[in-house]
Amino acid sequence: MAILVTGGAGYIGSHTVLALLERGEDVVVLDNLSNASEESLQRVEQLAGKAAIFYQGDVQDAECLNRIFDGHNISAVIHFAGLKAVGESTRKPLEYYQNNVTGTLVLLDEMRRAGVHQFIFSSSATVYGTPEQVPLVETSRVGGTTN
Ligand SMILES: O=c1ccn([C@@H]2O[C@H](COP(=O)(O)OP(=O)(O)O[C@H]3O[C@H](CO)[C@H](O)[C@H](O)[C@H]3O)[C@@H](O)[C@H]2O)c(=O)[nH]1
Repeated sequence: MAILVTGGAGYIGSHTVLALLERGEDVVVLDNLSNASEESLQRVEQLAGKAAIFYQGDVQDAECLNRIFDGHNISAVIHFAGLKAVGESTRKPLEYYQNNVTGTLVLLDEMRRAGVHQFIFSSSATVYGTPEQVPLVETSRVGGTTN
């Protein structure tokens, strides 16, 4: 069994991949490298002594997801692949909806097709606005932020 980490070459994703490899999981990464490079996964491999299987591709690409679910015994998906710059999202709202909403829907649809039902979605700390307390907890009041 393997865990699929979308956006696994990114900041939080690569740290998650390292933690998973260190606890002995098999990991498959799907990342379009729009905000990351394969170098982060090479560093993860050096630190963990074990590599994740890497696919360069997009979560909006159903065929690519299909290949991954058909080629690996995926038990769960951790979804980090998304655009997250709040300022840019207000300038390019359609691109952000397309990327983040459509990407997530395509991923969920392919998971359903493959019979994979375990899903962790990473939102963003920016939904809490300026924190009233740190560390933030899930029950912290949500608010807006513009940058
Ligand atoms: O359509 C996309 C968009 C992005 N990515 C990849 O997804 C990763 C996102 O990682 P970033 O380093 O850009 O973002 P962070 O790890 O900082 O994570 C932040 O953005 C995430 C979504 O991208 C979550 O919202 C997370 O909680 C938030 O802290 C990158 O490797 C990027 O290349 C894709 O594969 N497909």
